[in-house]
Amino acid sequence: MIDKLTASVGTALDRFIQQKQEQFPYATGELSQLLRDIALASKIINREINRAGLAGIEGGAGSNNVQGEAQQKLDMIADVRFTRALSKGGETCGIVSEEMDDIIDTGNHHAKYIVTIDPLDGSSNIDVNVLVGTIFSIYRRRSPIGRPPTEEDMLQQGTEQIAAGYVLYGSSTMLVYSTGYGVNGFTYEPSLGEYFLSHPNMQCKEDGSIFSINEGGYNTFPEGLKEYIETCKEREYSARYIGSLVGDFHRNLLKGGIYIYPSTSKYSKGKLRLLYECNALAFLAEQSGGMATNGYKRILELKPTELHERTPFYVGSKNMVEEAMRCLQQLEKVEKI
Ligand SMILES: O=P(O)(O)OC[C@H]1O[C@](O)(COP(=O)(O)O)[C@@H](O)[C@@H]1O
Ligand SMILES: [Mg+2]
Ligand SMILES: [Mg+2]
Repeated sequence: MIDKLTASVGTALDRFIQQKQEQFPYATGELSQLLRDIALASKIINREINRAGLAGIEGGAGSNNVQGEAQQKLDMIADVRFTRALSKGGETCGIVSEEMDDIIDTGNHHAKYIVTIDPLDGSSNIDVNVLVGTIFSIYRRRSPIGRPPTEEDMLQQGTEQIAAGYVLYGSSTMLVYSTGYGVNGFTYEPSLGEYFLSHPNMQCKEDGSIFSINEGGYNTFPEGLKEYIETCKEREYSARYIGSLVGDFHRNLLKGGIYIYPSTSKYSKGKLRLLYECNALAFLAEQSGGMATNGYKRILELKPTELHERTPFYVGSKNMVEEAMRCLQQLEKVEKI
């Protein structure tokens, strides 16, 4: 795999991006610059998160997003920082953000790329000092160069992603991303202000013994999923749920496990958003040897119809996702007979 050839632990992110670009003689450097823009914005967010308690930027912003969810002050700050970095960087023509109802037109109508982003994931965890994240996907625009971005640009299926990743603001801050040649993780060294390669060529184990699901909605889960969860318990698997998707995904990627956010009576289509949560993580899961589905179909092949649409999400170690799907689908068949 290309990333494996040149990557060595300790390589600075900038250098790594440059090395990757040099492996593609016709690359223009625009995607590389876009990745740098995201990394830069993440450093600013990292600083804001670290001082949130002192700077008075914890707590609610007093507004709701298009999905009716209460926005935190840091949701808004992260949204502004990323939008500004991507607009000023010049490589992005349009953005879909969790925090904005409509497509954001950056004014860079000659730019090739569009970005979908959850600027701050797990934001209900900010006030209790538990890790949060940023999730992003990058696509090539579909509409002609020189025009404002359209829904056609934004509603692409996940298979069209040319890069995706997340930033995890945890006990250390990490940037994990893929351009379709494996997954690499970088740890932020705050005193140097730089990310360094710490997790080259990340691989999701085929099997695992961790299941991550908010069981509060158990009574309204699909019957087949209840059976899968009971199986996990019979096997004495570890139940781990942070409530920050990025964190739960990252742990299972490193250790082997499954994350599930199913349909419930509260969220009939699941809670997580296809465009700026599930597609990026599904891309990373597959790039690392894992799997991501909505319980029936591959996430990356779902055709989005709305900017903020939701989907049930089953992601992680391949054997676990397959078993959960079998349980889900078998019981459904029995119910229908
Ligand atoms: O509290 P619940 O229902 O378990 O939901 C937790 C999920 O919701 C999210 O917080 C949604 O993300 P946002 O904070 O970006 O809205 C995920 O990170 C997390 O996995
Ligand atoms: Mg989120
Ligand atoms: Mg969010």
